[in-house]
Amino acid sequence: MSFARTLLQTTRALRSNASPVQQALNNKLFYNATRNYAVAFTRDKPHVNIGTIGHVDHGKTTLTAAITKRQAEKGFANYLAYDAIDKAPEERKRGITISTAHIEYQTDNRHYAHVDCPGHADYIKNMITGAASMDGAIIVVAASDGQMPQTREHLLLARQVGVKRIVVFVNKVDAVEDKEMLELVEMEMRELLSSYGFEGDETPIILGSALCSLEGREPEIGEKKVDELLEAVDTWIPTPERQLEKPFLMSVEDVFSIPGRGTVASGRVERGVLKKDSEVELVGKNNAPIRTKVTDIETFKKSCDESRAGDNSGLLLRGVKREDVLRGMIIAKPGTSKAHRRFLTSMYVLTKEEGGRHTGFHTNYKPQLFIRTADEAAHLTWAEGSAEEKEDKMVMPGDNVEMVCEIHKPLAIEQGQRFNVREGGRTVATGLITRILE
Ligand SMILES: Nc1nc2c(ncn2[C@@H]2O[C@H](COP(=O)(O)OP(=O)(O)OP(=O)(O)O)[C@@H](O)[C@H]2O)c(=O)[nH]1
Ligand SMILES: [Mg+2]
Repeated sequence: MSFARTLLQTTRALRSNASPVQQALNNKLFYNATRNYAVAFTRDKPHVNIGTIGHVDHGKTTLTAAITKRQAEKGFANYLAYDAIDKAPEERKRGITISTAHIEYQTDNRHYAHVDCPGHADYIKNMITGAASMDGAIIVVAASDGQMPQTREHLLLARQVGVKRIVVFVNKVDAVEDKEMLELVEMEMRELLSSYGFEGDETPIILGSALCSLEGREPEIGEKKVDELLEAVDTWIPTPERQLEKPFLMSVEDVFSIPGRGTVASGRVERGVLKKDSEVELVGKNNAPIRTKVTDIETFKKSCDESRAGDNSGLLLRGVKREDVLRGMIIAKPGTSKAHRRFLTSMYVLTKEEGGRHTGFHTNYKPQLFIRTADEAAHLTWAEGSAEEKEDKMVMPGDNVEMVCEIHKPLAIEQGQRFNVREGGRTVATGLITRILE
């Protein structure tokens, strides 16, 4: 069995507690996938990472399924039914998306990896790492509801993780009689985008119905709108410039072992190019980096000789035990990255309306810090000798503050990097590392 296939199946088995029947179905799906869509990963088109974001139940998964269906008709994707995207049994029972699904399709111009992000507030933790690998996003907003709290929270998070441009899909227009209502939703979305620093006036907004497209009904609001959406995505979201010249760095998102072969770490390559059989270091979570060699590379379900910035790759690590590799570590060219525990940060504290805290907090605040794929216990204090320290200032929602952050275990972090601060299941602040202290 090929490395690629084993990797895929192992991931599946690990991710879901699927019944044997479901697993067989999954395997069949994969089999069909490889047979029909022989466009396995090639570098003949620019690659872009996107995803669907937005409030719970607004139709992100339905739209994702509709896109794959439409592109499959053009030979550019495998059709993934709604159920195949929302596939873990746990999710089915609850009817909400838990883990983010990675989906692949093409247009005439580009190759896309698409993450269907969960919408429910409890699962934003997953979205943070999902959104971290997005170059652009499709925000789905149901015409029947208009913008909702998670529409706003996801927009803010998208901005924070570096998404520069967004396309809006106003969904469920089939369920809305009143045309003025549609205009209102569009207008409000433009305002909201602008208020979060996106180009609200120029952003393409497509009004349609994902369900109609998926069910092959009312093409005027169905598949035609999905085509328009993809055109907008193709033109509005720029092809990112990959940092190919810089030393290799990938943040570990997932770890698993392949019996008889070893440990695989997967994630999105942030920068650089890695050739098979290169030496790398695992940095973070530990005091000393772990040196190893990458003996096989898989990108988009296909074994290949190199992995480069922007790719979602699985790296087979020689002689490393599975339990030694942790999510949140980074894999980098030896000697190019160091783990740190203390830094100075500039932070924005979210307001109640943005889903943040209702009350302020004092120095010695202990939330959870999310950076790249890592989450780590953090300790926030005023800088020693600062005016805020002297007056024991209280930080209020809506404040911009400069604080010292100490994390429980060291992580490979750099000046200029962004992170999120969360507490009790909600994002309470976003920040920027301004100086490494230790
Ligand atoms: N009328 C109508 N219903 C739709 C449309 N698109 C989706 N729906 C329905 O809306 C419900 C939610 O759709 P999903 O695609 O699961 O929404 P989601 O945003 O992925 O939801 P979460 O992942 O739980 O956040 C389902 O019952 C869909 O059938 C549409 O265009 N029109
Ligand atoms: Mg969903």
